[in-house]
Amino acid sequence: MKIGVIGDDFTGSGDIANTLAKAGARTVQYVGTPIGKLADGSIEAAVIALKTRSVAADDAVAQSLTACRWLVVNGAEQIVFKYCSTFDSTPEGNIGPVAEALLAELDAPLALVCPAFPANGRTLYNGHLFVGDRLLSESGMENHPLTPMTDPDIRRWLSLQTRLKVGHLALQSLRSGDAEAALSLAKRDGEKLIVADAISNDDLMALGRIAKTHRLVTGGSGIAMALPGNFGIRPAVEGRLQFDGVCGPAFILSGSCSSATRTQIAAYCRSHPSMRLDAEDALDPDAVVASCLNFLITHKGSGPLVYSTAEPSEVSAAQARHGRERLAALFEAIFAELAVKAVTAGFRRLVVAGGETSGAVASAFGASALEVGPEIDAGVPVLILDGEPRLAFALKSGNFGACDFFERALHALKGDAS
Ligand SMILES: Nc1ncnc2c1ncn2[C@@H]1O[C@H](COP(=O)(O)OP(=O)(O)O)[C@@H](O)[C@H]1O
Ligand SMILES: O=C(O)[C@@H](O)C(=O)COP(=O)(O)O
Repeated sequence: MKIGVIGDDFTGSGDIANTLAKAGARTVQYVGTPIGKLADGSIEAAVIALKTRSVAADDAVAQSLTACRWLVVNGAEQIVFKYCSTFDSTPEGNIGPVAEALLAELDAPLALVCPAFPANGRTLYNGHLFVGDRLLSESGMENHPLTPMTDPDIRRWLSLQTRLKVGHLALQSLRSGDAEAALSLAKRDGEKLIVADAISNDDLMALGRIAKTHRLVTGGSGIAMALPGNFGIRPAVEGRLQFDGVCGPAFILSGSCSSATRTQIAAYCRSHPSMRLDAEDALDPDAVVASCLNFLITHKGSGPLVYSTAEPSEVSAAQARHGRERLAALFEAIFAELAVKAVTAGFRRLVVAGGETSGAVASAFGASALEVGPEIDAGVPVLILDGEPRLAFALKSGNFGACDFFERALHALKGDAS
């Protein structure tokens, strides 16, 4: 293995696994840190999907270090810490504390910090993160149920999370070819986490090449585009392998309240059976799982959707009544149990919207490894769990995907080209 990735959530891990696979790396995505040795010596990139974005910082650090040690023992020459392209975190962490621990573990002098993902509208300029033409803090992310992003200056936000000195690699330095010199100066000045501007794929490719000798790289999936090339890995000339897909009934679950998901839900509900859960439903998990399962089975064959997705004002009112963490945990547990029961009832294709929600659902199957299939929309691949039964997943990041994502995902999981 050349590249080892520690993903702080499941959709994000699929996102970077997709990037590495497109860049030609033979990639596998693990659900949590595997036990035992890497069996397949031909794997070039391993992505360990954790669910550490919203847990306590010391727990996130401990889990990330365990993942890092497994990757290093199994040959990883470079470690990537993957977080969200919207830098989802709170002032208490977890990006700073985890990056800090990984730097120490790998004895690395510094690491780049670059969430930019231009293909999905996330660009970083003068240390500020934009989503499309909006600053992060005006993009809708300021209303996220768990990690409201209220400051677009990534240098300032990261500095709240770490005692390490935070530096900045400006776009002008990168584009004028001064980046190596700027990083040497940063190292001399004791800067350890270097927020790097990037507004295009070419910028990300340049940053990736600069990171060739770095033991640790941190960022969104964009920063990984150039990394396989540093190891002499090239994309297959003939393109992706044929993907057979998985047949059988499909359903969609959404615990994402992000704006892209809200648009996708509104579009899908117009012509498909859907069932909406509200916060009061979540207080009686057994009853709600039973009624949702009944709904899914009744509409088997029509791609039924169950969602707790709600508008920001509704989410904050419900959180004020019942508690943010409590509601999140209740919904996640409900979706996880429902997914397992639906598979027992014969469903085989699963589309899940939301990173935390996807983490809860995918973990419930006790799987260890997922194969990376074709890309459905930028940053969202098909993932295959080659078990008994064989299942196909689309784990969609909250703000990814076009308006008709759900419908196209159902086709993609079957192996139909979009
Ligand atoms: N109606 C709701 N009220 C409060 N919290 C909710 C509601 N619906 C979902 N949640 C919680 O909000 C969080 C959404 O996060 P996530 O699944 O990562 O979505 P995204 O990818 O859009 O960020 C989850 O923990 C989920 O359980
Ligand atoms: O980098 C990204 O935006 C995604 O890969 C990601 O991490 C998304 O997280 P969620 O929006 O919480 O699904």
